[in-house]
Amino acid sequence: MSHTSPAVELCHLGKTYRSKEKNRVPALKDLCFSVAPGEIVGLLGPNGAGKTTTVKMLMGFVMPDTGDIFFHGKAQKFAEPRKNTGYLPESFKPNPHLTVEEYLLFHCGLAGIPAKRAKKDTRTLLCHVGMDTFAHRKIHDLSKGMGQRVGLAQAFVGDPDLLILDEPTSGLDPVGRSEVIDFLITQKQAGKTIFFCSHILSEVERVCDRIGILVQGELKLMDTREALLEQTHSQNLDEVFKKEVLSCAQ
Ligand SMILES: Nc1ncnc2c1ncn2[C@@H]1O[C@H](COP(=O)(O)OP(=O)(O)OP(=O)(O)O)[C@@H](O)[C@H]1O
Repeated sequence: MSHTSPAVELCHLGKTYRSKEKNRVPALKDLCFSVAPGEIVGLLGPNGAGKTTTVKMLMGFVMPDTGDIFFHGKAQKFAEPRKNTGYLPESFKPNPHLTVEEYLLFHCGLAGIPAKRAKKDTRTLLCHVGMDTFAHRKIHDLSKGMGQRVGLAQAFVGDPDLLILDEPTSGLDPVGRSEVIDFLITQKQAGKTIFFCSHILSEVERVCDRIGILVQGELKLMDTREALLEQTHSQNLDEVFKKEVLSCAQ
């Protein structure tokens, strides 16, 4: 019998930060879920729910207190480079003095892409994120939304199989958000595995195979949209989300 390991698996992850005043700040409690190869999974949660902490642990930037992370069945050590993985951080701040093209070429260089192919890949990626006409604009002259598009292009440099994106549509106007979601759909069709966090229910709903709801560091639900509606006797995702957040507030 053939068995395919999940692309990503989080097993019993827990994290409590220490504030500057040495207070304990619980961020994640016994977080377990997996993402299958070729699947898009979205994590929804209110502010402070632990979404970015989850992403940073996946990338090896924050060490969990408990639990393990596996990529394709292989345990990932903390701070070990994540191979074949594209990442968009929550606060994306590229070098402001480079042009858009220079910035992406720099990332192509880091990914070991030869110069000629790097030029071509950069142009293609900029077209995908609607930034091809801004290739020669300095990063510090971009709007927030334009910068976010460059961040997204950067995450796809080297054509990674796995994408970990922290709020990929943050700062984008509605048309821009829709374009980014369309782009993620084409990437899924090309076989990519995508895990992302968001506050925007409609986009998670549109693109994700499964949706997780994280509240106060606990994964309350994770399933297909239809199964979430059925389990919670809800009409739409907004209702599911509100019920889960409110039940934790009581
Ligand atoms: N470096 C840190 N030191 C102390 N506490 C932290 C640190 N990073 C995050 N936290 C706390 O951990 C909890 C989870 O934060 P996290 O940034 O993961 O949430 P989030 O769901 O991404 O929030 P948002 O939607 O506002 O970006 C919060 O209570 C936050 O204040």
